[in-house]
Amino acid sequence: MHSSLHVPGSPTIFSLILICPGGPGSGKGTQCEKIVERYGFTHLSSGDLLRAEVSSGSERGKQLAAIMEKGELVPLDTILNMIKEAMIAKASTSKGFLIDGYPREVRQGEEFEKKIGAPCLLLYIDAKAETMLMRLIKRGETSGRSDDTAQTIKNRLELYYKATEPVIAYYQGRGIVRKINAEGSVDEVFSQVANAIESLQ
Ligand SMILES: Nc1ncnc2c1ncn2[C@@H]1O[C@H](COP(=O)(O)OP(=O)(O)O)[C@@H](O)[C@H]1O
Ligand SMILES: [Mg+2]
Repeated sequence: MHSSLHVPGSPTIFSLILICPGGPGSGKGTQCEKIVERYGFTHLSSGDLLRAEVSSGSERGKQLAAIMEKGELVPLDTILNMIKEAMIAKASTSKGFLIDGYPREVRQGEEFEKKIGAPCLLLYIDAKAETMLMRLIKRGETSGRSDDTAQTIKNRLELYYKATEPVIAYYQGRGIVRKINAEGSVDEVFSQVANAIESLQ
């Protein structure tokens, strides 16, 4: 199934938007890297886009950093516009987009569909809370990320259960959610991901 969409007012066609929801530390980013390697999709991570803005030293970056350090959500329009601009910039050469870390709440999903288009697949990377906590603490030892601290991890996990899990239910009804058990090894998880993507063909 190949959903190509024209976004009103944008000069290009977006095709095959896959969305990769999952909690902080579920392994979304790791799986996205393997998906890009095998299928060549354009990976857009909301967190990476935001961290790039923060490291640019811009005024907006400073405001975003303060929000991210608390593990709270940055303003919807900010992150949505960043994703849309990144998609437009890559649309002419992209085989399809793999959006990682967005939507993080239902209204983000609604706005994405109004302004960009409807996803064709949601890879729900599902890990237990204790697994995510363990992975985040481990990552925090080397990531140097200001939001991998104990308190912020707690905030992010709480926010995930409150705001992001309802996103899965929002799309469930359309039959496009594939739940991936993310408890196993990276390769065990990826084989489920590959099956889900290849079920699109
Ligand atoms: N879709 C989004 N909406 C609002 N804030 C976001 C979004 N995506 C990322 N952020 C902000 O950036 C931080 C890091 O995001 P990310 O790198 O995706 O974390 P992880 O990969 O650990 O889930 C989030 O804790 C949040 O503060
Ligand atoms: Mg990530």
